[in-house]
Amino acid sequence: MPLKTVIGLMSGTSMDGIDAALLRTDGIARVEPLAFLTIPYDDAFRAALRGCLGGIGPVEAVERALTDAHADAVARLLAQAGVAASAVDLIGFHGHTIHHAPDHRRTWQIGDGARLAAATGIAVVNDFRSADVAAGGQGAPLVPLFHRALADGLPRPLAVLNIGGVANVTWIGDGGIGDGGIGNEGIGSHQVIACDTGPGNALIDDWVLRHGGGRYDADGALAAAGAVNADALAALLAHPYFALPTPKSLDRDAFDPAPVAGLSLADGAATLTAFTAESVARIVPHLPAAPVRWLVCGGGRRNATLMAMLADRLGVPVAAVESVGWDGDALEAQAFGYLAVRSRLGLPLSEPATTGVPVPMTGGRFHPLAA
Ligand SMILES: Nc1ncnc2c1ncn2[C@@H]1O[C@H](COP(=O)(O)OP(=O)(O)OP(=O)(O)O)[C@@H](O)[C@H]1O
Ligand SMILES: CC(=O)N[C@H]1[C@@H]2OC[C@@H](O2)[C@@H](O)[C@@H]1O[C@H](C)C(=O)O
Repeated sequence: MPLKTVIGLMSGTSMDGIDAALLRTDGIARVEPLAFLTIPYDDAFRAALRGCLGGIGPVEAVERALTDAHADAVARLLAQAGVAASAVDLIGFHGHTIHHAPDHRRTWQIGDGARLAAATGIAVVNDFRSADVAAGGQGAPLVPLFHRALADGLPRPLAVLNIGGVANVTWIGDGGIGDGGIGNEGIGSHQVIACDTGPGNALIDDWVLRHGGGRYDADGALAAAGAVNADALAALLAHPYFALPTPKSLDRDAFDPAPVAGLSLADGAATLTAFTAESVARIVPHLPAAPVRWLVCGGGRRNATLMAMLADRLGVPVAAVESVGWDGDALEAQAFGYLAVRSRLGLPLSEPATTGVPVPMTGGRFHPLAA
């Protein structure tokens, strides 16, 4: 399969900004990262985006602004890399999730694919999650097949943990794929299981922001200075989500942080950080075998307190994905470039064990360049 030059664009649930990655890939086994940047949102746009969450009320103006900000990210990425738009085959445009209710067959990522194609002069694939949800899947997480492509040759069972606003895990085992190997074209026969584990950074971010501690708990310093409140942690962990089998997925604001309401800034940060770590540990009994190693990507890998809690709870090596040469900030954006190529090839973006979709499912909506 020939390599394509693609751009992947992700606006994650942390609402921190746009991640943009340039890479070459065949959409199967080969992935060659070329460039990456993040464009942070300003506070006004972040507030506007937050106002869209839930999907009630008008979103058109925010969607236009979001799309134009992505076009700007593409221009800056190409300038940084010294690559012309005409040399890029395709953009994978995730957009921003404003509502995710797969059990009601509803997931909504804002972002206007046709507008982005017109603005950049590059064909676009967007709307990656709808087909999966329409077929009865969770529509998330979608990064697992990309993790599998990267993880060839690493010890298994391996867990790749993304700690963004929400946290999600990809478990990669040794066995063949139960669905007959579709979606596993030439990249080894590794079984993949995936799901969202629970909260990532979003509750911690919201807590710290609301109490004047900044936009996030930098390096986990606040949590390190606080004490975990056992009663509040137990109340948080009483949520029925943790008893559900995989696959399963979450909306950003699925958890109510009320149990920490009376705590100090540091104790609340410590308790919410323990909540994220403990909810990751609670996925292990749902897996066929405990991972021998955890590789962590997403902004949460920079939270030293969270990483220490994870190592303590999981009892096996836990390290940032940089330990195996991947870029933990770029991975999700790269994944949507990779998935855009898969979409054009008609290959699956998800499988029964990654999203619960009944059969391996392709997806994405193509926006060619206007003639
Ligand atoms: N130095 C740091 N210390 C602690 N936390 C950090 C640090 N840097 C980033 N973060 C956390 O990482 C978050 C951003 O993570 P990331 O960019 O992976 O999220 P996302 O892609 O928006 O989310 P998702 O994966 O849910 O879509 C920030 O909101 C913050 O909570
Ligand atoms: C509905 C939605 O946008 N989900 C995101 C979110 O952020 C992390 C986690 O929850 C994951 O399920 C997913 O993103 C990644 C990129 C995924 O689809 O793999």
